[in-house]
Amino acid sequence: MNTPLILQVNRLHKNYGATPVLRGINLDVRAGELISVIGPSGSGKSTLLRCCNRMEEASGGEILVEGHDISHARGKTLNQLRLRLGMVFQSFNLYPHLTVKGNVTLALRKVKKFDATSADQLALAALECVGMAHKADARPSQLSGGQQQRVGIARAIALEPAMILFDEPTSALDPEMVDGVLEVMRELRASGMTMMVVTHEMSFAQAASDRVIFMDQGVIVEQGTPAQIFGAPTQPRTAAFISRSAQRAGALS
Ligand SMILES: Nc1ncnc2c1ncn2[C@@H]1O[C@H](COP(=O)(O)OP(=O)(O)OP(=O)(O)O)[C@@H](O)[C@H]1O
Repeated sequence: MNTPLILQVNRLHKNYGATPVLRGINLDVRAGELISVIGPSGSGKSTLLRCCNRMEEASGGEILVEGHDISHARGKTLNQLRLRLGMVFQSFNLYPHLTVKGNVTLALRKVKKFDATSADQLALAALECVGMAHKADARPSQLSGGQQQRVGIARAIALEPAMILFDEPTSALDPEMVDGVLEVMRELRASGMTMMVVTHEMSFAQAASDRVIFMDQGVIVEQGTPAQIFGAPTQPRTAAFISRSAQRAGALS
C-alpha cells in the first residue's frame, strides 16, 4: 500500500516578470521519502522549494500539504500549513544574538506557544538528534559552519514538521564540514522523516535518495530511482548533466 501523500504540486508555474522560471511542475511526495532535486544552475530548483511553503508566490497551479491547499491559504491557515513544512537554508539563518538553544526554542515559544520548559525540552531533544546538545548555550559565532547548519536542522526538527525542505544545505560549507551535515540528513532519513533536498552533492543524491528529480529550464525532465537517473537516464539532457557532474567530480578528486 502507498504511504500518505505529504506534498502535491500540480501544474506549478512561476514567472519573474516576463521570464518563466517554473513551467508546469507536477510532483507528489509520499511520507518517508527522501527526494533529491538536481539540475544545472538556474534551472528553478530553489524556486520550486520556495514556492512550496509560499516564500515565493506561484504564478499558477496548486500546492497541497497533507491534502490541504497551501497555495490559496491565508492568515492562520497559511501559518499552520507553513509549520508543516520545515525549511533548512543554505546560509543557516541563525540569529547571532541568541544562543543555540534560543534559536531552536524561538519558534516553539512564539509560533507554537509552548511554555519555556516544554520548549527547552523539545529543543534539547532536537539538538541531541543532530549531535549539538552540548553546544546549547553557545552563540552561533562560536560554531563552525557545519555545526551551525546542524543547529538549523534541529530548529526545523523541533517544530515536528510533516516534511523538511533543504535548499542546498551544504553549499556554504567548507568541504570538511559537508560530511557531518550529510550524515545528520541520512540519520533523519533513517528515522522516517520526509525530505526534499535541492543539492549539488551528486554522491549524496545517488547514495541517500529514494527518488531523484532532474530539472532543467523550469521543467522536470526526468525522475526515477538513483540507479535509473545516474545509471541509465533516458533523456539526453539528464545524461549530459550526469556525465558533466561525474567529470567535474573526477577532476576534483
Ligand atoms: N527573486 C528573483 N527575481 C528574479 N529572478 C529570479 C529570482 N530568483 C531566481 N530568479 C531566477 O530564476 C531562475 C531560477 O533560479 P533558482 O534559484 O530557482 O535556480 P536553481 O536551479 O536553484 O539554481 P542554483 O543551482 O544556481 O541555485 C534563475 O534564472 C534566477 O536568476
